[in-house]
Amino acid sequence: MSRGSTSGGVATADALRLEAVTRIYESSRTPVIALNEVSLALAPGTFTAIMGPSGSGKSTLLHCASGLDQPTRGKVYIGGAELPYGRESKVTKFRRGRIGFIFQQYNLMPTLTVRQNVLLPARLSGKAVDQERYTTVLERIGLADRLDHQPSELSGGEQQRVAIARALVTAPEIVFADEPTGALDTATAREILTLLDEAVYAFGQTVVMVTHDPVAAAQADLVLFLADGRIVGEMPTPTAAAVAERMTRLGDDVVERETMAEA
Ligand SMILES: Nc1ncnc2c1ncn2[C@@H]1O[C@H](COP(=O)(O)OP(=O)(O)OP(=O)(O)O)[C@@H](O)[C@H]1O
Repeated sequence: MSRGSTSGGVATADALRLEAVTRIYESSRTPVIALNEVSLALAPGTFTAIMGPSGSGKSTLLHCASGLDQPTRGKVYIGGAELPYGRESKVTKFRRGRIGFIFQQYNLMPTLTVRQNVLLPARLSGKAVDQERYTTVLERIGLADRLDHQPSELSGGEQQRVAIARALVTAPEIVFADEPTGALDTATAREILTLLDEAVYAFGQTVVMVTHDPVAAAQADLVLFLADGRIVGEMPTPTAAAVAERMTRLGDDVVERETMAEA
């Protein structure tokens, strides 16, 4: 199992690096600083959870890091390559080749079969599918006998399995997951988390997951805590109890700051 930043003693590029990333929403009358000079570096083959109170900037961080949104300032690197901005087609091409994304609501194409959904990113990027990886991913995810079904014929947990297979099959440099277990019952959520963990140790996949659930966060190697658009703490080798306790303190801090600002 490799979860370090070196391979065979040779230093490898960070799977994800953010340099002073700031995102300000100017749409409303009062600009909102959703991310404030966030810098971080994550090694390949690691599983990181991002937690924080509601409105702390978790989704904004995930969207900026994955090229779904453009930071107001700062830089994002995936596998050492800077995310290109400017023409939308350039970012889209970059994303298709290097980034997988798992959404809370699965976001499968309803008219396509499981097989077509899983192969869609490869088809769109023009990347040849590695048949061995395709077969291994489907075996691990446990969908081999459902390939000709449509998403509406599957349970929520099964649809999320399809979404995970879709994210993994092109062997992206990083997979982002936004509340991947948020719509699932506890037992199914555990199965999905186990699959994500397996992707890390079986495929050496780098995974970054936003979650509200301390048990889900405890599956990761590292938890980053966000508050008011900044990283305010980190916890290596987390436990659910320790994460829950830290989150309670973060929530209290935010309430205290808001009360002082209003006074
Ligand atoms: N399009 C937007 N326009 C203006 N403000 C926005 C926009 N999107 C997000 N925000 C604000 O940016 C801040 C961070 O939002 P974000 O959705 O990243 O937080 P979050 O931690 O993911 O929250 P939650 O846990 O509730 O999903 C919040 O104050 C939010 O209101």
